[in-house]
Amino acid sequence: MSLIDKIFQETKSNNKIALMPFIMAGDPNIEITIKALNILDKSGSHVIELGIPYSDPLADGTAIQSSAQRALNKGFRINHLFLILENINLSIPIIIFCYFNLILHYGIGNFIYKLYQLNVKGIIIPDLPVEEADEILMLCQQYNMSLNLLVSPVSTESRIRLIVKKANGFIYLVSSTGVTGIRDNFSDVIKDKIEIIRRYSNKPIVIGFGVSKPSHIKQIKAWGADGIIIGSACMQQISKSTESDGLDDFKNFINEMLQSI
Ligand SMILES: O=P(O)(O)OC[C@@H](O)[C@@H](O)c1c[nH]c2ccccc12
Repeated sequence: MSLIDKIFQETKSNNKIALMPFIMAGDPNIEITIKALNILDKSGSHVIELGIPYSDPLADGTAIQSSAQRALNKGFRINHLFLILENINLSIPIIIFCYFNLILHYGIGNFIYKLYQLNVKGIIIPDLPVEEADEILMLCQQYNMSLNLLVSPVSTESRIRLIVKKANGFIYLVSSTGVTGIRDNFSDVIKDKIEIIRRYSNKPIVIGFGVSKPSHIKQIKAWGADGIIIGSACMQQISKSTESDGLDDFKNFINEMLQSI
């Protein structure tokens, strides 16, 4: 059983849902990213989703898009991600979030091997269609990493069956159609999608897109999900920080979310 599966098993047995914050590497700079990662590691969060800034993030809303652009404007490149990973020593696992083009440009095999060397436990590639996932899946399995595939609110039952059978990690169930970004509430269709996924797989189900407050976490937990990903709201808290403060707004936000899991 993988480290991340053990985490889901433990949170479930404690009647909790795993908190999986997303932060964008390099926004506003590498030092703040490392500080934020160490805060998350000590906070009681369960898994970190670390995003690589990309210039054409088709599935990102304004908060995540501008976060990526700030990092790129500072000259952030994929080697800076490796520098960050070389300079942290966390007790909780990191999943790398990356658009497919960046991986293709670096070289699929080289990229997965580099992440393995840096103790990364999995990847999420939002624009990787399940039909093109075989090569990456084989490499992830070779290096004991999870390839976590996405299911959308409009995925048909047959497509969900295909996706959940192929994924070797958790299933990322996107809460809403459209792009990332804070939502006021979520459609009950997500509850139906969870039930469909459960018909074909017992893999953990993680929900993201729009999560930003305790009531969201309570609702998603009641639906039976295993984890929640929070991205835009995290980056909003980090972007409020200054060089001097200890990312207090971010720390307090994470602690508030942890109270609800
Ligand atoms: O930002 P939100 O609404 O909290 O959603 C998480 C999201 O940021 C993160 O998982 C992510 C960032 N970019 C994406 C693109 C597609 C799917 C997911 C993502």
